[in-house]
Amino acid sequence: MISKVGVIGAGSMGTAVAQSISRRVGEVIVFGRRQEIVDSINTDNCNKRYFPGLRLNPNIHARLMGDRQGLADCEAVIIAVPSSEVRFIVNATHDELTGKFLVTVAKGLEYPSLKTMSEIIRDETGNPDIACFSGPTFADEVAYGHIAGATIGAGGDPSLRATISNLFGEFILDFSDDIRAVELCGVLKNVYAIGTGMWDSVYGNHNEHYTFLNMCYKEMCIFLRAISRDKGIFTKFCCFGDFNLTANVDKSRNRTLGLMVGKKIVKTPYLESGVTFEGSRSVKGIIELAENHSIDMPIARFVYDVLSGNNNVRESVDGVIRKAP
Ligand SMILES: NC(=O)c1ccc[n+]([C@@H]2O[C@H](COP(=O)([O-])OP(=O)(O)OC[C@H]3O[C@@H](n4cnc5c(N)ncnc54)[C@H](O)[C@@H]3O)[C@@H](O)[C@H]2O)c1
Ligand SMILES: O=P(O)(O)OC[C@H](O)CO
Repeated sequence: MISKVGVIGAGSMGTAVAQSISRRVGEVIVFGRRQEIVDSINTDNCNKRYFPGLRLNPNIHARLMGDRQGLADCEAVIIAVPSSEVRFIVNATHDELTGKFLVTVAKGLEYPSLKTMSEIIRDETGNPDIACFSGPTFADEVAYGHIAGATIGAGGDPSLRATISNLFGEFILDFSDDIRAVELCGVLKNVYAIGTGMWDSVYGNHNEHYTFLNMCYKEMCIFLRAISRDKGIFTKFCCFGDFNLTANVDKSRNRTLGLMVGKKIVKTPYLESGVTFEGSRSVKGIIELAENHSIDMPIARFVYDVLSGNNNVRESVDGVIRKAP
């Protein structure tokens, strides 16, 4: 039984995961980079920046990222920062992370390496015990204890799977030993959430929405069929569940980005907005990854072209439905 768990990232998902697992372990230490967040968690049992109305469990404490001893004392560490930060952080905390159970909840693809988060973590730490957690899990709903399903991607080691399952025992879990495929589901669903937002910014009827949604899911499944060893991945939480949650619900940052770009409310500098739009960072990599497998992804290319400012949604949206698989 793990008694002390570290969570790197004091943002929405880091705080939500900390709240969930704190009911199952002795202590959770959240590592953040803002003193005011660390203070608010330690003084008021509350992350005032992300969940001002949520009372955090008393066994959740916070430390600044530089507290190496604090991290070294943790038996398992969950990495809950934006994918663009994962390599930097894991490289900087290499000594403290080596030899521990590590779980990534980040949904992104490194460019130009095309590596997933678990692959980056393995690069930097050499740890064999790495798992990913991915599914229809809006952080605010997780934080408030609502039911959520998720897929644990982990290699075949039964003790790793048992340890991670216990940590995330508040969730309804399914499992895959193809960790890369699980992670790529999280990358793909963000891209199609942006695309569905773009589509819905032009077409507002139900038939139009679900016609496009089906085309997105078909393109996603063609890709997964080519790369996934897990032939059951299509019905797992990381795939069907998270694809639908993110593409259909306006709470999704990725879907909202697509809507805003489609309605010309934002232009490219949105990346500097500080909001974690994971799909916009990974779309180019997923297209290249597909090309490496001789797979064409017209909808992903549509998303990339519009985000790159090459054309606008109204001009290209009809064309994409004729090219979609
Ligand atoms: N928010 C959700 O609903 C949700 C659900 C599942 C998975 N995720 C994934 O979790 C990851 C984190 O996203 P989020 O939603 O929590 O983002 P967020 O923007 O809410 O929080 C990110 C946090 O990481 C911190 N951070 C960034 N760089 C850092 C660094 N170098 N050192 C320490 N802290 C750093 C930021 O200060 C911020 O507090 C993403 O890959 C996202 O896709 C998010
Ligand atoms: O807000 P989004 O679009 O990053 O989605 C958050 C989670 O990935 C949903 O599972």
